[in-house]
Amino acid sequence: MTDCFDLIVLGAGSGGLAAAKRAASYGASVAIVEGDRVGGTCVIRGCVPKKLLVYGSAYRHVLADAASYGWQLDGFRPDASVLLANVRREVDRLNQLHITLLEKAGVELVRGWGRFADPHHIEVIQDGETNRRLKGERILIAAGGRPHRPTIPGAELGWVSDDMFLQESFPDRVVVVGAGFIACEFACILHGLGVAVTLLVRGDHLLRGFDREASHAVQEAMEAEGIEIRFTHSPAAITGVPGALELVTQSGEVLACGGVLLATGRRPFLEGLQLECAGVAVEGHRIPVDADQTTNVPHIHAVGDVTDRINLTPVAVDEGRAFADTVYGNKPRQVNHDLVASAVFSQPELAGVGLSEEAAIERFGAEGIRVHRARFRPMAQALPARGPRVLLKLIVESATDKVVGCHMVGEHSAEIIQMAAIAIGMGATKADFDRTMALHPSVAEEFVTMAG
Ligand SMILES: Cc1cc2nc3c(=O)[nH]c(=O)nc-3n(C[C@H](O)[C@H](O)[C@H](O)COP(=O)(O)OP(=O)(O)OC[C@H]3O[C@@H](n4cnc5c(N)ncnc54)[C@H](O)[C@@H]3O)c2cc1C
Ligand SMILES: NC(=O)c1ccc[n+]([C@@H]2O[C@H](COP(=O)([O-])OP(=O)(O)OC[C@H]3O[C@@H](n4cnc5c(N)ncnc54)[C@H](O)[C@@H]3O)[C@@H](O)[C@H]2O)c1
Repeated sequence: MTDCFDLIVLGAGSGGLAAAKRAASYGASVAIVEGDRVGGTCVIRGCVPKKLLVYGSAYRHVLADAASYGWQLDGFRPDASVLLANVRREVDRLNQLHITLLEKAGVELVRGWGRFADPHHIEVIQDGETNRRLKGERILIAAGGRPHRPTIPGAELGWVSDDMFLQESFPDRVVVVGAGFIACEFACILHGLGVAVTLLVRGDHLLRGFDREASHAVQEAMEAEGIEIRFTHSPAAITGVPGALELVTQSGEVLACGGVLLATGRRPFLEGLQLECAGVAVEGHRIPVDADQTTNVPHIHAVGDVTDRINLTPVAVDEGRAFADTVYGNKPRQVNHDLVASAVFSQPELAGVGLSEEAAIERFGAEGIRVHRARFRPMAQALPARGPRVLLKLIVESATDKVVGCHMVGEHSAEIIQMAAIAIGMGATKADFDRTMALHPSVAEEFVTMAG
């Protein structure tokens, strides 16, 4: 049986769902092929369940501070098993919601793993058998990425981020390997839930690519909370049995723990796509596309993590919609990959938009920029007299007075930087910030009252 569609989308994650629904809204006949659960990384094993775990673990700080605000609590302890079960229930709800939204949009959901038979045909494999053969005038690859394990003996004994959401509970001690988004977020989640955490970092700082002062502020706060961070340490092997592991470092140290999280990056998921049958070019591990999300084959497109540009959900969504607007909506547009705000949901949060101080110096020279900063203990922490100090930072290009970078470490950074991103996208100058009346008392008011 062959079914013909205007568009076949491979992958029902952030980018694929957005493209499929938008294309269908313009009248295109669309099939979306998904081998796993509808929702993809973000909804099933990424942003959403991660943020819910962050909310859950952050109660530790609120509860610890409560006494200074006059609350008498008769002790408290986390029960990760309840949190994990509740998070899974919410993920199930969202998974179903996305299936319903596809139905409402008139997109046909085809269950199974898609692979190219030739440039216009997709075979859908379920339980090892081809259960459908689809023909697409166009095909959009939105297959996302997968966690990448380092090639060390016993790596299969470690968890990757996907596994964290499947646990019934967490052990008393966990070693987290890596220094990126996932390592920092999970180190804080686990610590908040009462787990003793050692973070193993092969370099000499956390969160490469972010403003160094900001990532250092996160490091300081994590260490002050009791997370042990070991820089310039790499894993050499994992031994033992699940629940009783030993991580051996390259310098020969042995760290005994109940679990190892390998947060060592992600790679585009190209396995089984048979791209060669369609002549789709691959560059390293990714599918390169032009500004219109088109691969080297004119009717085959790709969006999201599979293209390994900026691997964030809103970027994948916008790429998917821009593709559909351009091809089916007669509204050609390209995605602006500049000035993409991002946040690390560590505790405290780090968020930023635009250039880090280091990147600004590289672009404009040290003499070409001004850096304005504020570092203080927020009012919310005055009575508890503990907790991390916030950092607010503006990077200004001296010649134009334009704010080219805005960074924050502290509670609600992501919410605050989201709004700052609008101003900076509009080309706001430091004088524009200064002209804005402060909203008092707030933390973010410091962004408009910084001297100079
Ligand atoms: C732990 C974690 C936390 C994250 N937190 C954030 C965050 O806070 N904010 C943020 O912006 N981003 C976050 N991200 C990144 C974000 O989840 C991804 O950038 C985003 O999901 C990418 O969307 P996508 O459509 O490219 O791919 P995905 O969402 O990965 O979807 C791809 C889909 O394709 C399916 N698929 C693959 N191959 C085939 C095939 N051959 N046939 C059929 N189906 C196939 C997969 O099963 C999957 O469902 C996080 C990621 C992780 C892992
Ligand atoms: N809040 C968010 O928006 C968010 C959250 C999670 C993930 N994400 C997305 O997912 C992507 C993947 O996240 P990630 O944290 O896995 O990747 P990452 O690229 O941010 O970090 C990978 C880390 O692993 C380290 N590493 C790699 N190989 C190693 C090895 N062999 N030994 C020791 N350390 C090693 C790297 O030095 C780096 O610190 C992110 O880049 C981001 O795009 C976003």
